[in-house]
Amino acid sequence: MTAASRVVRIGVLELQGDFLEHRAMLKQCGNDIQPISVKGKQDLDNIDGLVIPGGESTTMGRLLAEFDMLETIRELGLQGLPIFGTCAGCILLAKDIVGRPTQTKLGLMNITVDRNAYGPQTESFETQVYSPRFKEKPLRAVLIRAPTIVQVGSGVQILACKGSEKEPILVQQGNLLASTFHPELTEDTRIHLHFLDIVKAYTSLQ
Ligand SMILES: NC(=O)CC[C@H](N)C(=O)O
Repeated sequence: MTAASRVVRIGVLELQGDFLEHRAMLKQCGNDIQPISVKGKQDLDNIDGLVIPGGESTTMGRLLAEFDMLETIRELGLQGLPIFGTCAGCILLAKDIVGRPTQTKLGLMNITVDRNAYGPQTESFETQVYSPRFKEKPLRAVLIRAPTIVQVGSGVQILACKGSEKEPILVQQGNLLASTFHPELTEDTRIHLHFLDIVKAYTSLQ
């Protein structure tokens, strides 16, 4: 089989959170994209990338540890598996969480996040984001009890910032991508397509 005809298997972590929306978004990204339901360690075999959805990072972290998946995902991430975390997924990817040094996490990305930084669920909002990386039109950022990224370390590239505050809301560190917002809740496939470009760059699919 040639690389071009090969199906791209993107795992979607389905322990908790808005994984269905990610599946739908991935399907929109191309007929060659196959979302794979990741519910246990065995589902992590033979995937080309992994999406960690939004939801509740403490619950997801606890379940990942309980199902013995935390170390495996961490290892895969360190070995170069492309991983995309949205909101709670971004929190799980972060090295540090403000005020919660013991929260269970993957800790793969050189960023510090502040959970629920905009306030409770009722303070959730949408905003337009202008990014030089996605310049054809603004991104519609949906922020639901979102974290902020308060510190960005070496090797991390800021792809989009919110408003005049210049808060990073989309960051990449090599094979790892994290957004504090939910592109899967919009019609805009550009962020997922960017992740799929990372998948192509980091796997044998190119
Ligand atoms: N929309 C979300 O994923 C919210 C994340 C949630 N506030 C958490 O801490 O895990």
